[in-house]
Amino acid sequence: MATAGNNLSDYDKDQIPDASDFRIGIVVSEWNDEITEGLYNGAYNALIENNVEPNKIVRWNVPGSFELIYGCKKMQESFDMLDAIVAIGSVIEGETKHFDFVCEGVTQGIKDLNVKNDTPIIFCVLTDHNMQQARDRSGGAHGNKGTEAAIAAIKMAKLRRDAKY
Ligand SMILES: Nc1c(NC[C@H](O)[C@H](O)[C@H](O)CO)[nH]c(=O)[nH]c1=O
Ligand SMILES: CC(=O)[C@@H](O)COP(=O)(O)O
Repeated sequence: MATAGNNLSDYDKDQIPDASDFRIGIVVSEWNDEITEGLYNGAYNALIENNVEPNKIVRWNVPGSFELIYGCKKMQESFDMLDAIVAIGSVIEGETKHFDFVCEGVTQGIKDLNVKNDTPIIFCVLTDHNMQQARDRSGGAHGNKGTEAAIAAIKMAKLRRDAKY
């Protein structure tokens, strides 16, 4: 089901676990920062709206989406008390095949970290053909993927805690 026709920001608050005790990391790519800051704001606001305490949200920045892999890996290693991590990036197609390699690389890298390590990483990386598509998905016409990612982080944090017992 495509994003178009749906709103990425929509969720049923009654279906979201209590997140008041969760600690969430967010790694933000600086490339296309107009977009990534919009995604971050969506994610941060959704976490606060669901009772995550501001002092339990840790933000790191990395240069580009490809560096999300290393940044998330180091965050997993550095903070064993984090319940989940959100990886935020915006990759916008240019003239060359670089778009394909960055998108595939960050996708596989984040997947590998989810397999190898215990802290879940939520994939909040927009991969768009143009800036308008990115704007539409970072607080524009189609909502905010950052909001969607924060809700996914809360749900995966709950799953992880429940799985430990
Ligand atoms: N073109 C985009 C990039 N490219 C940079 C790479 O992510 C990486 O930082 C560089 O190859 C050095 O390792 N990154 C984005 O996040 N978005 C783009 O549109
Ligand atoms: C995703 C990219 O690296 C891309 O935006 C770079 O643009 P170009 O392919 O024109 O060099």
